[in-house]
Amino acid sequence: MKLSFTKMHGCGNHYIYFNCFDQAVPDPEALSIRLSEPHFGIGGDGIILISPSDRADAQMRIFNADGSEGRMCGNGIRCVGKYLYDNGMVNGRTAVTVDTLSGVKRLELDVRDGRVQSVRVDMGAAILLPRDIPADFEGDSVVGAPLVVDERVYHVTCVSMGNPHCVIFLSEDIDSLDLARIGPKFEHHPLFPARINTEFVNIQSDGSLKMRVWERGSGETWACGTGACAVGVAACLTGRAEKGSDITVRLRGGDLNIQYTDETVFMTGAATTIFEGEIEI
Ligand SMILES: N[C@H](CCC[C@H](N)C(=O)O)C(=O)O
Repeated sequence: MKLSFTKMHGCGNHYIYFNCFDQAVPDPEALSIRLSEPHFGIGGDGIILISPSDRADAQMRIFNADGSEGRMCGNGIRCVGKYLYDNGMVNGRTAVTVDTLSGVKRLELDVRDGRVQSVRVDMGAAILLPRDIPADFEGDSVVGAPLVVDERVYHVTCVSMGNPHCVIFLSEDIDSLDLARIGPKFEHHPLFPARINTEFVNIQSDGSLKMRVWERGSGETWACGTGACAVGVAACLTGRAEKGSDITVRLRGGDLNIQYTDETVFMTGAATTIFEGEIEI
């Protein structure tokens, strides 16, 4: 059977998108494993299904490169918003909603020359997680509990954006980290029974947050939207950034703007269509 797909990325976090308004995708877990592989497949961090919803303009389901389903995807949802508008599926509206396993998210689409260039997403409230990580409270800022990996103690601040994140602020240059070696040790750490996405952060001299990410189910990706939100929240919780301020998170594939307020977290960034195609499965 033939399936049509669209390859898109948000800050280099690239997925293979399937419009399921007019086609059915069987066994998405297996398909994600097969198509994410760059030598025998298309290459990507996973696949994303865009389907009808009875409570939003569309439903988004995201599958990581290992076939596991994610509960939310920040870079992915911006691309879903772009796909819906650019393909005439929201009647030219620039305020759209997308249903996810972490609830319905509201998007504001920035359109230029008839195409979405960037998207602002109300990502919903951040939750300090998980309860079974004892956080040591120093004054009014939370310093995450010590977590030992390879006999080294890391101080982590764990935040949920619907999916779980472990944020680590480091003084050493994160570009020198061997993520392929330490990433899986955080992902599969016994403290995180559902596994976890891990962000390694340097505070830059201009106050921006430079990050690398080892994603649950996909390994190192060039960006993680929910991860950038978690980093912005953790920076505020640990006194490294001002709540309510515009926080710039610099990822390998581009920058995201994060605003952490009392009610919610806003994420703003680009969304890009790379190419369209058909595949025989
Ligand atoms: N690996 C994540 C899902 C993808 C999130 C990321 N690509 C983003 O942009 O938020 C998880 O299993 O929780």
